[in-house]
Amino acid sequence: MADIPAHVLAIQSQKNDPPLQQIEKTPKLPIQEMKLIDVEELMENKNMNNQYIVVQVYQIDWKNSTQYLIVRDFNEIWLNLTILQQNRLCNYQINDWLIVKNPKLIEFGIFIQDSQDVVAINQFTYQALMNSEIDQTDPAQLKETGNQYFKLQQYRLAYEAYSMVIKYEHANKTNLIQEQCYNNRAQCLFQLGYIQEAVNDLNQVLQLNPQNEKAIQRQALCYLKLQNPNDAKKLLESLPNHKTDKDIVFKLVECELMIKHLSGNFDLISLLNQYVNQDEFSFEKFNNFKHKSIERKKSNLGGLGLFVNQPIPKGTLLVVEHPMHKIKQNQTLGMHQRDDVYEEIRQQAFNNKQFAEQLFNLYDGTNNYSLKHVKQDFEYQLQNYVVDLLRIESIFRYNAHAFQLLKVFTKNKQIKYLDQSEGLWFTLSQVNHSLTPNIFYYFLGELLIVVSAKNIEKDEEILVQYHPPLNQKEYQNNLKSHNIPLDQKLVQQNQLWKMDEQFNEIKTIIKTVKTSKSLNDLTTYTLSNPNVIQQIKEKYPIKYLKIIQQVSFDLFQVKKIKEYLDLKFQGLVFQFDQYPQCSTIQDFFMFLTVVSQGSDIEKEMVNFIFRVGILMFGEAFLKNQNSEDLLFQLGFKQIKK
Ligand SMILES: C[S@@+](CC[C@H](N)C(=O)[O-])C[C@H]1O[C@@H](n2cnc3c(N)ncnc32)[C@H](O)[C@@H]1O
Repeated sequence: MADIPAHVLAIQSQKNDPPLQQIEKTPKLPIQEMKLIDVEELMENKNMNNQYIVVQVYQIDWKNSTQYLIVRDFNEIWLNLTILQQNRLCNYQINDWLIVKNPKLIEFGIFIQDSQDVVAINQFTYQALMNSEIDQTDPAQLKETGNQYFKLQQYRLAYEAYSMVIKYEHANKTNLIQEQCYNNRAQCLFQLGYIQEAVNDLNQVLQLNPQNEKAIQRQALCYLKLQNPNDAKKLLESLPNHKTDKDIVFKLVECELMIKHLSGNFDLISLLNQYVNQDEFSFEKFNNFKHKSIERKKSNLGGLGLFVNQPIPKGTLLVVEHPMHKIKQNQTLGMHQRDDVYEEIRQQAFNNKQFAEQLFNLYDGTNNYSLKHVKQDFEYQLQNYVVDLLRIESIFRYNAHAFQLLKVFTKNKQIKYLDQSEGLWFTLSQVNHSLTPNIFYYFLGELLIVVSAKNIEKDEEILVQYHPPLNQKEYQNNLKSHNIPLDQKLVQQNQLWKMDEQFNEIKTIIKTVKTSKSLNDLTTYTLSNPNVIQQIKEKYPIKYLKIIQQVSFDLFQVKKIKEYLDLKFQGLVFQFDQYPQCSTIQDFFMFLTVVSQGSDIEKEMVNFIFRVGILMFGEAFLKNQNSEDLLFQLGFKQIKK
């Protein structure tokens, strides 16, 4: 507190709203209009309209569901600042400086009705605002100030400084450093997340100097951020060194990948992005979704199954579904201790008719029922309170899916792990098994996503793979436990079991990946090519280097994994080269999704593969190698006709 003056600062009203006010909390405070008022003056001045005071948050408290900020002013005078926002958390933190507009003095402090009247600033900003030594009529000095702020990552203040230069030069009709200041200001805007505004500033630069390469590159980055890879690509290709400069090459690759991704009709990436960028992702946000073509009918396999009544292209999102029931965290997963689970389901059935209806629609181990009977049966059971636990147990046994429960990514990259769990997903439970399925599914937390893995014909049955056939015995036992006959075509693996031996190494990798909590645990495999490591070192932050060195996905291994998975899953998800709907990144996502299915390292893997992919593709560009070949080797889709 030592260098804070013993005043309360009041700032008179501003004539114009600051341009960035809606998005950034920091208001534009015209330094020249600041007026220092001491406490006495403030206390006497009852009419505080259109004035501001500046205070610091000392403590945050709750009283009668109203949040109070205990603040102090510069004289260490305590004030209760009442924010009349019932049951609402405000964003301020201890030690934040607040600028309070229109404060109303009351006995115990300041009373604020509208939280819009409070703006938080940090101490640095405050001090900078207090610093009036800058000569505002010296553009060079202002620009230098901007540069200093930029270095300190105080983009907001840097923005202000560059703006002053621009304003000054406009007023004086000079153009000495305007081009640079627009360019630098664009960078501030970019950092502050005002991408379109940055594009506008860069347009100013390019009007002044169409050859400004820095501006061209920056604008391309903006377009990439705005998910406009075509314009980004055009700009980058206009640069004279776009075939030799590594940075530009990599950016061009990113454009290409994004163009491919955006042309796909299933947007898995943004779905994933949605959930990694949230503060705390809530799966609740998604509504259940079921493709309109899906209907339930009698299946040739026995019992009922799901069918589509129109042709469905590969990559179509078919189902997004919350579990109708899931095992609670404290409930054990052991086969013999599930009575409480079944009892809970029974209670839920008595209490919730819709749930009961769904439940009794599920296969219960007896294949000889009709939906009509089921309906009568469940109504009878509910009415007479005779829903027997054995039946529920059976329903659960034949229909439950295991999933790795709820990983929550927070903004600061923390991952909260919870346990593995099981649950019932209504739609998926109606799908029969095949070794050559036409859909695949995965979980985002407990949210089930089902996507078509092939083009599905009209009236074709939807089939899913219940168990990955990694081991013949296990696979067959699993089918047996599901009452699935082993002699039908749909479940036979033929001679492919022989491939097992050959791919032992890959199996170990997959297993390691699956059981590791983080990529840092994966120390067994290292990248063999020192040149690649060097390239990565130059190009990417330590984080990636660590990952890359510790996991085994060099070219060779990716290729082998792809080969292996193609065979083992009979091309279900991994025939990258036959995936017309999906762009290369999506193919990789699918690859990752299964290899690390539901595991906590999914996101890291995504980053990792994406980066390595770009890097290697870029390398090929530089060496004038056939990049399409390389992509194919990497497991990306082969683009050749
Ligand atoms: C989750 S249910 C699937 C829907 C079920 N067919 C129904 O009528 O509601 C699982 C049961 O379906 C039957 N099933 C699934 N796939 C099968 C297949 N390929 N051949 C024969 N029966 C199958 C088995 O009885 C299995 O236990």
